[in-house]
Amino acid sequence: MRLGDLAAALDLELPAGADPATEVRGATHQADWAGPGDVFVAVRGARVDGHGFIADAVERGAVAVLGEGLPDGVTCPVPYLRVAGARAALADAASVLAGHPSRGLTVLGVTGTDGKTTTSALARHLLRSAGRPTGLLSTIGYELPDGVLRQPPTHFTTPEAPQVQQILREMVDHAATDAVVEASSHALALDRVRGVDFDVAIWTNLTGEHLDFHGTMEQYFADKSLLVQRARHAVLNADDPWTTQLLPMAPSRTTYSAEGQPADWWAGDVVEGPDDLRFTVHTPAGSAAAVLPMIGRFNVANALAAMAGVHAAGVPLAELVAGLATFPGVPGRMEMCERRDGDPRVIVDFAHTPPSLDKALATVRVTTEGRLWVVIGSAGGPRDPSKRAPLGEVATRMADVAVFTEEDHRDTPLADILTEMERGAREAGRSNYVSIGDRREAIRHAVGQAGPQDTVVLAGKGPEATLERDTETIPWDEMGEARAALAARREQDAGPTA
Ligand SMILES: CC(=O)N[C@H]1[C@@H](OP(=O)(O)OP(=O)(O)OC[C@H]2O[C@@H](n3ccc(=O)[nH]c3=O)[C@H](O)[C@@H]2O)O[C@H](CO)[C@@H](O)[C@@H]1O[C@H](C)C(=O)N[C@@H](C)C(=O)N[C@H](CCC(=O)O)C(=O)O
Ligand SMILES: Nc1ncnc2c1ncn2[C@@H]1O[C@H](COP(=O)(O)OP(=O)(O)OP(=O)(O)O)[C@@H](O)[C@H]1O
Repeated sequence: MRLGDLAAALDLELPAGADPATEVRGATHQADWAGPGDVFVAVRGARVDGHGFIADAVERGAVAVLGEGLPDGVTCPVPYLRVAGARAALADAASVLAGHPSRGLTVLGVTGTDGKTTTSALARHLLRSAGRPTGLLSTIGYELPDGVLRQPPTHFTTPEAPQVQQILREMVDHAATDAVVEASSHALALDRVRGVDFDVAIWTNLTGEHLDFHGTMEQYFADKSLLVQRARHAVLNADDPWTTQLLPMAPSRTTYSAEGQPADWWAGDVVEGPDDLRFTVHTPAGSAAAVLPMIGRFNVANALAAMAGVHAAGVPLAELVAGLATFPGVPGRMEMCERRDGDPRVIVDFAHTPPSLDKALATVRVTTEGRLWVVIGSAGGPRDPSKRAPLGEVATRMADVAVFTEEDHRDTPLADILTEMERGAREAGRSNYVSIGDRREAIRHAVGQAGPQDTVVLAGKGPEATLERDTETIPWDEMGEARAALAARREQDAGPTA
């Protein structure tokens, strides 16, 4: 595309002397990703001002810069186009340069504090089961209609706008008709999904998280509610108190409830089995018996959300119910480790907020005959410190024994995090915990001590492939650790053989 055409599409004036015929290839916010023909968008971030990297971007081939105004003393050797908001301009330019791929797709966006990844994976599976070539952009990576999981260059739930647009472009180029996009609150606040034409917004729930970034619950809600405001149709959770405020914002809506609230889509006769969930789904289009091969009662809500969203995209109820029964699950979300006779049940789960841990342990308790154990830590570094004590409280209230351990403590002293978690437990009057800093040892301790009727939940890491310990990042495989701990337990039980 020519620079003059890009400027016109963004409603910007080219500065004097700029050549409108300059070929533009792409847009980037990150100077060291710039290549020949790119437009560099200089974002004033929370840490640094992108204007400081103009020289770097130009040296790599950037042909123009967009920004909110050149700071004193900074020069720009290529045309500088002034914009009102740099992140908005980044998203708009990225969408224009990618040819507005979302307009060629039915796009379902999923937001909420918990359940986004599971609901996104469910929606993608239901669409594909109905024969619709579907792409996915989610915390676990992205998929084209071939279903192969790919990783964008940086690990985000929702990457920055240029990556979002390029991934949607790739989906269109691979004949996708539908896309499911997980939209984090950071993405909505920082305009990463501006320029995505959402057909359906799915709302899971809202509880306190990321307040270090959003400041207040009200701001967190306001940021997340942007998805509902922007989509043509919203699927809202009648069990979530915030939905009352969302209803008037949605141009058109479907509500759902897994907890008996009045709603368009609701679940009755819920039975939690040791390996699946069974319920009757009631909808304005009729009722049907549903089986979801997952545990965790909250997955009934995720299933309803996904079904109602995919139904809004045109898939009939019978196909949804058929698709649900073949859902393969999501790695690291209520994922059960294979077990042999005499082994405790070991579950790897990603719950890392106090409310999601509360719900995860409550639901696992229903199918646990013996004691319930949980191994849990809390992240350090830039992550929200206010959840550490509540996590300690929830873990010791909901489990019979809690093992506090490391979870990506980064440059925060691990002892400080563990002390906070212990404080949360102690202040609630409980002492059913032990702290074991090394995560592998903590897992071996819980799995080794648990009886065959017990369940051990390894919470917080889910499918993450690394563990950030001080300045070190070590490879990590929580399910592999679970298997190894069970193997060590069997060996111990077998005793010396010679
Ligand atoms: C809190 C947050 O989301 N911050 C994002 C924000 O950072 P920032 O405002 O501090 O940016 P900055 O570092 O000051 O940089 C300003 C500009 O200079 C550019 N720059 C900077 C340095 C350099 O060498 N060259 C360069 O060009 C940057 O690309 C940026 O455009 O803008 C940056 C890029 O524009 C993002 O990389 C950064 O994500 C950080 C790394 C991050 O960790 N984000 C996480 C919390 C996040 O987004 N998480 C959500 C999921 C959350 C959840 O639900 O769990 C997600 O969607 O993944
Ligand atoms: N609807 C729900 N309500 C509460 N907790 C849930 C719900 N769905 C899943 N969870 C819990 O939250 C954990 C994370 O689930 P999931 O990855 O689907 O959510 P997410 O919103 O994508 O989280 P993240 O953004 O941190 O990846 C699960 O392992 C489970 O314990």
